[in-house]
Amino acid sequence: MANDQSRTPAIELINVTRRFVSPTGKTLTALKDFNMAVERGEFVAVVGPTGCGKSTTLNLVTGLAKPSAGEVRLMGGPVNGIDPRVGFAFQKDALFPWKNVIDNVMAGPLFRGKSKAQAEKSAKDWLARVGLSKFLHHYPHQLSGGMRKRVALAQTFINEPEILLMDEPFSALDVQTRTVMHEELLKLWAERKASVIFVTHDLEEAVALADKVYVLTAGPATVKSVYPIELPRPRVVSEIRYEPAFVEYCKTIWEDMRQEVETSYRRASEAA
Ligand SMILES: Nc1ncnc2c1ncn2[C@@H]1O[C@H](COP(=O)(O)OP(=O)(O)OP(=O)(O)O)[C@@H](O)[C@H]1O
Repeated sequence: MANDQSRTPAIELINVTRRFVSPTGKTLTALKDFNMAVERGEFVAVVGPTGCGKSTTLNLVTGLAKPSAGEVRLMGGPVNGIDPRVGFAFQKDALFPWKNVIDNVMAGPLFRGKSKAQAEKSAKDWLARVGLSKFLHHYPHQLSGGMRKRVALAQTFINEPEILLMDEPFSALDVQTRTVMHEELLKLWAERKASVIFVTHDLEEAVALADKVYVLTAGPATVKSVYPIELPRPRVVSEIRYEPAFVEYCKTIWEDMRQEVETSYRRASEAA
């Protein structure tokens, strides 16, 4: 029988519900009947109002959290704790402050059993790709925010993740540096074609990067709509935002999202 394992989606959330119990015993439903499928090599962005459940979705895929109901699958199999095929990039980078740049990037391969020589060669290669060959011996506190993000990208990509989970990785950066990092990310992604979930508040960022944009409802999060983004690749992020098709996608998706954002603000002000 033909093995169609490679045709199963990289990531699947099937009718997932996730509840939390507060210290006072109240139950909060963060995700409800949530369905998502990320195909192999696909770049999916997830947008939705603040607090709706975006990070909770990622936590379920990491295996750090378990669904209260439903199923999460990676590469056709159940999620079983931390998976070495999964890489992460979060708003707060995970650089070790006491290690210099090259040691930070070598840490992953060394942990995975590579020899020091292999890890060093590979780290130099990845640091060259992100333009940091001259900064191998700098410490994180000696770098700008954008440079730290580049180290963090090298640190993630060196492990060649098949699945990449990103939670607002560039939100702390200034606009110009963010655009540069978007280009950098798309370049690295195009080489390896990991399957990506990229969570963001920023609709323009989502449209510029993704193959599909998922819009979530104000909590409990369900999938409100899914928009395929058919802008050609490779994309030049600094220029794409002036293209009529890009503007049209942003307008259409914002109309859809606006309602959810307003619901979320209304609830927050009622609760205040
Ligand atoms: N460990 C937890 N215990 C209790 N409630 C939680 C826990 N984690 C998340 N929540 C609640 O679940 C809901 C969804 O949170 P989540 O962080 O997933 O939202 P988000 O969309 O990522 O938020 P933001 O856009 O602000 O980053 C929120 O109401 C949050 O307070």
